[in-house]
Amino acid sequence: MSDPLLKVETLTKHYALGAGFLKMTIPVVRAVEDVSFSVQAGETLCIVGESGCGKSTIARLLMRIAEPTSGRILIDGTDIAGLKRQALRAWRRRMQMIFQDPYSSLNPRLTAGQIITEPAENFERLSRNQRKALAADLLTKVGMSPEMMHRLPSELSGGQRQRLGIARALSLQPSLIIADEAVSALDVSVQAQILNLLMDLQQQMGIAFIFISHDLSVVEHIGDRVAVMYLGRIVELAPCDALFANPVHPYTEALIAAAPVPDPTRVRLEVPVEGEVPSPINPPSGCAFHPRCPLAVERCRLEVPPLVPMADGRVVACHVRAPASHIPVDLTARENSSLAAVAEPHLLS
Ligand SMILES: Nc1ncnc2c1ncn2[C@@H]1O[C@H](COP(=O)(O)OP(=O)(O)OP(=O)(O)O)[C@@H](O)[C@H]1O
Repeated sequence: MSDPLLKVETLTKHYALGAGFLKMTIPVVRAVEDVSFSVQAGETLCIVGESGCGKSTIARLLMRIAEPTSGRILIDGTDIAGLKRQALRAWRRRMQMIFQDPYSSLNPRLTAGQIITEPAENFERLSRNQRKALAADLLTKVGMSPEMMHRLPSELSGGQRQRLGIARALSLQPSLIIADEAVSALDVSVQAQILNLLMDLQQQMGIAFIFISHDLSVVEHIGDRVAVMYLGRIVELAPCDALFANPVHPYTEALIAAAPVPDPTRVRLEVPVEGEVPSPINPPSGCAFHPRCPLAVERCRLEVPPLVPMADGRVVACHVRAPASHIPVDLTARENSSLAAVAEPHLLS
């Protein structure tokens, strides 16, 4: 297996909420806690989980829109987590983002052509002809007519605006695109067109995707691997087919059980999960899922379960379904073999 394009190691983001009476009492939102994963060139890693579990915070940390509290973000081996503005610039063009709401993320006063060539012009001066040729090429790539370069965002449909967002993300020929709920604002038929476009572009250009979604049917359609998050942590990371055929973590099982089933012949798993997602300001002790878990035992209340590699290449954080004795001997011997080492499924291949 080649070195990953992106490697995230023990990434953590805590937001301090205002000022308390004493310094010690400032409440902290534990948005992302000790998250590790990697992305290979050309693959699609999906991140799923309920609202507030930390998906968008991961996207913002990777794009360096938010500063990590701790952890490393390695692109081709270079840690960009600590880089300052100028040094970061060169790496910025390697990663681009597509947003949920294409309308609010596009400047309403610029034409489609100006919008999609703007990132390239931030890096190099383009002549009028070069700009026009680039705009025509990018619009064609995303299945739009080059004539559309003169239109304003308000003159385009929702699907066309999202295509524009994709064209803009492509303009710097990135190695990785982070798509945060990129199709959730669109009609189902338009969603399918945009997903197919993304998959075609990936095949043609070898781009890797981090696809953030709360919609499991979208994830099942597009993902190579899936990371399931609960209250800031990854609880299961598995190849897409294996995850949907045989979810191991009780939370993954519950998410799949709760999702609408398009195929009525498919057998539904029955895992009742009660209660609300707890607050990330005061997460439960041990496994954060234990108050809602039908399988919870005493240990789940006391200890945070490490991500443990399973025989089929997935990693799971669950004292009941993936007890730590599953860790292969060479991994248990590894110093500090907790989350950082075992969350890396490629170590197992
Ligand atoms: N700037 C901020 N200040 C304080 N708390 C924040 C901030 N940004 C996010 N949070 C909190 O961090 C947690 C994770 O938020 P995040 O937006 O990453 O979740 P999410 O999984 O993307 O949810 P959604 O699907 O609703 O966007 C939430 O509890 C959120 O309220």
